[in-house]
Amino acid sequence: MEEADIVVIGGGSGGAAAAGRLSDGGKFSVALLEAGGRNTGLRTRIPAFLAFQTDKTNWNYETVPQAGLGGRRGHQPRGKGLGGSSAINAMIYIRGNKWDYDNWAALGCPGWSYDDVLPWFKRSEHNVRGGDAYHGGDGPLWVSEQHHANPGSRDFVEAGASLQIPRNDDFNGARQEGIGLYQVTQKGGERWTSARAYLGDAPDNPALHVLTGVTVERVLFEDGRAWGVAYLQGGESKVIRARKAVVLAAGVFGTPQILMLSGIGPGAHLREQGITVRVDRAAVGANLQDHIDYVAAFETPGKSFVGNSLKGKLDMAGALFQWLRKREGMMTTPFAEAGAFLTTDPHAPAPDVQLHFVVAALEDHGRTQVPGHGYSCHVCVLRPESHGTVRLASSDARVAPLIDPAFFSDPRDMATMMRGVRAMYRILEAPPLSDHQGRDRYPIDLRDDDALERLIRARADTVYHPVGTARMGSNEDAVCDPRLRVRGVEGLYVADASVMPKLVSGNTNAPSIMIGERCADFVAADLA
Ligand SMILES: Cc1cc2nc3c(=O)[nH]c(=O)nc-3n(C[C@H](O)[C@H](O)[C@H](O)COP(=O)(O)OP(=O)(O)OC[C@H]3O[C@@H](n4cnc5c(N)ncnc54)[C@H](O)[C@@H]3O)c2cc1C
Repeated sequence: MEEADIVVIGGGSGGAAAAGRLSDGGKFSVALLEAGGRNTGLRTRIPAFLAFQTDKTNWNYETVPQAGLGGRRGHQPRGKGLGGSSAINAMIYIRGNKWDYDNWAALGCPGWSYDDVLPWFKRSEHNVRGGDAYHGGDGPLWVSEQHHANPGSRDFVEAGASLQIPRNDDFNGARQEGIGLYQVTQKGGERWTSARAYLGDAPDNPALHVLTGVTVERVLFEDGRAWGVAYLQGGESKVIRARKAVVLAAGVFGTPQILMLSGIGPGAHLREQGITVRVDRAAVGANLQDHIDYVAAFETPGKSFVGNSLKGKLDMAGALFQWLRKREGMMTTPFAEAGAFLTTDPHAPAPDVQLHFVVAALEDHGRTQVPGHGYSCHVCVLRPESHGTVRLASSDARVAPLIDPAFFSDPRDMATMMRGVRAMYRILEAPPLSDHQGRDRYPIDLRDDDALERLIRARADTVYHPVGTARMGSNEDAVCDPRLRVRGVEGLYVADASVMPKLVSGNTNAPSIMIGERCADFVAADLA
């Protein structure tokens, strides 16, 4: 039987950070078990190839039918392979709002206020602008300026500025509110995944053993202590022994799935699946929160945005050649180049909607091609009140879980979304963006509440930030304690987005990496 001091399950944003830190210095031997591949090829490294991911790199989940979306199923992409979702995401570097972390602390997570987490964000970050009070300058996670923002993205920023929305060139600094270009997790024009940051391009070292292509089935316990992990490799069942600890980082869907398969979860549901209950914990798979999002899309007569005309295709081919030679040009685009944080409810403690301005006309998560050229803008509800669940569809780890974000089950989210769509359109209709004469693919009379609500229910979906299914907290009902130890057993930790008690007001990669960093420190301290 293979053995390691610490077994980390899942090599994504949180898992790679935890595994990298724990194997640093060789104090512990670490085995990292990842279902997907190594993700070292061009599909991962070329930023614009985020549009061309396949089942090899993406779990491509879907939700159960959503009553709030007129019975439609939502799309839930999740990264597979080293780097996890940081290997397929839009690379936008955002941490959320200071208020989010202070709120976590107030909700019973001591040690997670903004002042507590800031040092970990800084420790992880290598911002090309250098370090300062808010930023790290020499961490492993590279954060860069965009090499090649489309002029239309700057027009979006100017349109917002013309409406007195403050320009913001650092959404992670003193103030989140405002409009500007995003910084991206790239190094020298290449996508910088958490795996590249924390494990390097050749991850194996004497202290770290990386197994890819293995599906973890469950954590194994003896006398209430995690002692190993059962996994499938090429159809064969295997076991690896964890001498000191197991760190679970299989993401917001994988982590609750593995907990439930290990007997930790809602008792009645586990029994229905024929699973022996080890810890009856209702919170496992509950508290699923996600950023519900509406996308407005425009077709332009001009060809300055990304598009699939002959000119667009030739530009792409030229850009690919340029990237291969110099790591520069249009292939470095994250597509969602600019954005904004806006407060639509004057009583909100922090901006309540986020915009992502995209330099192409987007339809159905980019899965449907729009002819010609154009641009789009997302608006999402930053602190949704709707909470959903992840449940087992089967006791077989290879079967996708049932994902129910329960979008719009709380009416406050629709009210915020409607305000957000109206605020977004004010920017989209202002010059110089309006000078592009975009034709709205879904024109709407914004004064008509019913029509707007119908349109939102017909078209809204995730903007890819599900969290919360193994929430931490001080009270006994929480899945993890604030040091990320799974309650009710010994030697098992969680290090991914599932521990967030509340979804942060922004993108979730940097926060997941911060959680991975912190988990590594908690484990190391407990084992000292
Ligand atoms: C399309 C898309 C765009 C996004 N854009 C952005 C963005 O621009 N900026 C941003 O900040 N955030 C973005 N996000 C969100 C962000 O990337 C995620 O929130 C973050 O990466 C989650 O980290 P994690 O550690 O929780 O999980 P993940 O990074 O998803 O890692 C989980 C890992 O566990 C593995 N795994 C799961 N089950 C098993 C199993 N049974 N056995 C073995 N391994 C398993 C998975 O393969 C995966 O590698 C985006 C996400 C997506 C999908």
